[in-house]
Amino acid sequence: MKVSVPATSANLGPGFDCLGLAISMKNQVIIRPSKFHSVSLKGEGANNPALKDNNMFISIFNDFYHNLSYKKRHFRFEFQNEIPLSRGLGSSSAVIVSAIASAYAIEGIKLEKDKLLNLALAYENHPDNITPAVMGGFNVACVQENEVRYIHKEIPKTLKAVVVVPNRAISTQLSRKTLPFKYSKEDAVFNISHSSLLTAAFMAEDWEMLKHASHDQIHQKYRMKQMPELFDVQKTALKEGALMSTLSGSGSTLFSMSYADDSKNLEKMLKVKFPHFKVFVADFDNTGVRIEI
Ligand SMILES: Nc1ncnc2c1ncn2[C@@H]1O[C@H](COP(=O)(O)OP(=O)(O)OP(=O)(O)O)[C@@H](O)[C@H]1O
Ligand SMILES: N[C@@H](CCO)C(=O)O
Repeated sequence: MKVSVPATSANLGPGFDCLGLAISMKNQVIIRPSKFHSVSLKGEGANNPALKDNNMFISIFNDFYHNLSYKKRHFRFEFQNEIPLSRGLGSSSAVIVSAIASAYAIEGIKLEKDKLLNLALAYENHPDNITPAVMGGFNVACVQENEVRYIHKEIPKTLKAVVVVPNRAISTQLSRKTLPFKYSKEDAVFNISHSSLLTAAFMAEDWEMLKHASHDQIHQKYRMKQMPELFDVQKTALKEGALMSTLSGSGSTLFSMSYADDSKNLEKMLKVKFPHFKVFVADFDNTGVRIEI
């Protein structure tokens, strides 16, 4: 059985904890019944001993599998990871979603995506990565009585993601602790208005509006101060044709969006100016987690 799940970029500027989208960069796992438990890791995190010995995917998978099945079976897990860890591209969300989906699929139990999303919410209480990881596309989501309420919108192929991945990790958990405890009414209204406008721009496909809508007062400036070069990356991306350029999740990645026709030049300009960062163009993913039995 094979499960793949896309990377995700959350917040998109003002949409703190509620806006996110999926990018065609994925983690994939092949799970086969085996005489004994074994794990192989390729790609991102392959040399990280913690992922081998204390793998979060396997512990979540086992949590669900042992509740779904009385059979005591062993499996071989073959991970092929493209999503970098602690770079704000939703690696932990991808693990949570794919582990739960795998446990149901290996037992042949159908799991509706809405139910998968609400099961994942128990592991990550902000829905802006797990929702696009499950559904794909652009999503606006909130949590009401432990359920995710969301609206999903496909992103057309005429748009591309241009992603700048620094060589420094930022843990979401730690980064959330650096944010202010309280905000002014002015900041609150600023983000409500801009995230509303950004959501409407995605729904109306008014791509020129993204540049005006994607400003934030709640989290970006506090986080990007930890790595001031990110302000320069953001300024360069917007100058070189990006429709929007925002910190991806809690960082350190900077996510930009451009018309497909402009994406190669934007990638080139960013590579020239920031040769020490990984820069690439990616499609958007409109499907979310996929299971192939
Ligand atoms: N591909 C993976 N395989 C196994 N465990 C993972 C993987 N990615 C993340 N984890 C687990 O989740 C924890 C948090 O990972 P990470 O720091 O990437 O998440 P994050 O900061 O919440 O999100 P992001 O990756 O978007 O920055 C890691 O310490 C690790 O235990
Ligand atoms: N909304 C979350 C996204 C993390 O990827 C945060 O900014 O902490």
